[in-house]
Amino acid sequence: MLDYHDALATLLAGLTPPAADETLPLSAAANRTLSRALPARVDTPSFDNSAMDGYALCDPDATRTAFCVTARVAAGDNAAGVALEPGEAARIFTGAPLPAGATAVVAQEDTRRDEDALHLDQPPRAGQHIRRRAEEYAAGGVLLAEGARLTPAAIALVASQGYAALPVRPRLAVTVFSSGNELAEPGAELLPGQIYDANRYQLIAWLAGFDVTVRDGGILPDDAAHTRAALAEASLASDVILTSGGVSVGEEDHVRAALEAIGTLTAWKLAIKPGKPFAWGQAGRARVFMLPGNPVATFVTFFLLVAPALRALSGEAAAAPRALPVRAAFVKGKLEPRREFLRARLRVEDGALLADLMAGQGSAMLSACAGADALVEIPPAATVAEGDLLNAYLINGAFQ
Ligand SMILES: Nc1nc2c(c(=O)[nH]1)N[C@H]1C(S)=C(S)[C@@H](COP(=O)(O)OP(=O)(O)OC[C@H]3O[C@@H](n4cnc5c(N)ncnc54)[C@H](O)[C@@H]3O)O[C@H]1N2
Ligand code: MOO
Repeated sequence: MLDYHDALATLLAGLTPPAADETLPLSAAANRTLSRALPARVDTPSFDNSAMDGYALCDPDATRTAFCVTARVAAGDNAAGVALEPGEAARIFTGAPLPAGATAVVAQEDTRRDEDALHLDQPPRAGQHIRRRAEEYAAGGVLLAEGARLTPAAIALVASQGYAALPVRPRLAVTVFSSGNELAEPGAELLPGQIYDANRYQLIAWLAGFDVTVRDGGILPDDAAHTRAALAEASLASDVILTSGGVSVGEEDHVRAALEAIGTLTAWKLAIKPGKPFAWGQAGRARVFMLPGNPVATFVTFFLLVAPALRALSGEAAAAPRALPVRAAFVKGKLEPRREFLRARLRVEDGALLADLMAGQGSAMLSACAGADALVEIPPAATVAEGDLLNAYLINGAFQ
């Protein structure tokens, strides 16, 4: 069985985004990934300007407390014709260009004004409240690297540089199937032996956090020919196919065999708990990820493997999940040969993050999963004492 970290590295190394790219207007590019690096077009700030509403002062020796107001500059004004001599001040506003000769800006609440006379309690510090041209970054450098995801902050950054359209990776088409004769649609009446399909809706909900087109493939019955045909059909129209269930060792587990019949099975079985029977491969151009049926195993393997794979296929440079160090607020004596990802709630105490385990760690127990802040990673065959440092991966939007 593969270790999780080796499996993730192998998986990501084998994934490259589709070569095509497209150009989208800024307003449609959120959450996409840049298909090439963007250079900074202009110095930022692009001119010296005021960080405060107040007065620009000319005081080369930083000794004066009395000034004469001789000019006014607002944001959007051209200050080219304005110059200050020692002892002169200009009324100025946040973002307004600094007049020639200004050595400092003072906030208006730190001044007293009487007609054109301006008084300060103490001389200004040279350079205070001035945002200098290019102090943040200069034109010509890399603004955003290839593979950067277009978060709201990244969109603001490129907009601030005047980019109106961006080169991005194409949107992936993802088809989602559930598998199993026991599954019924939520809303329907349950027959004896049936359970509601939780995983397809879980996966569709996960995918809402990615900029992908979702195709709902429905529920596959436990039937080899049907499963093969459905996967083959989906592979014609999908970049990614996700299935859950039917990937273990029972004779009603048909999904893995179906992939072997129509494509390639690359890997099967990871030394993780939950999630052991996870498998991946390829059918035509579609990458296929087969998630275990137990709903928490589906959750954990989506988070740990499929989400990074989707990021990599979307061209994102930083695809692997990032862990935070937390202190165990629990003990664990039982040795588990597989790497475990336990559902935990986090709290802050004395400046440290502490992890409390949720009650109900079974891989079918969704309630603990839905209430958790993090997956806490327990290395293979490890015991845990209170206070031990562990890796935690934030889930469910925790701490946001
Ligand atoms: N003899 C063995 N049996 C099992 C093994 C094993 O190694 N040897 N592994 C166990 C582990 S671990 C897991 S995880 C499960 C995964 O099996 P499958 O991926 O084949 O999933 P199923 O057998 O189809 O279902 C498992 C479980 O999950 C329920 N399920 C399935 N799909 C859904 C869904 N869409 N929504 C809600 N619940 C779902 C299903 O009813 C079963 O209870 O195998 C163990 N067995
Ligand atoms: O590995 Mo399974 O996912 O524990 O139930």
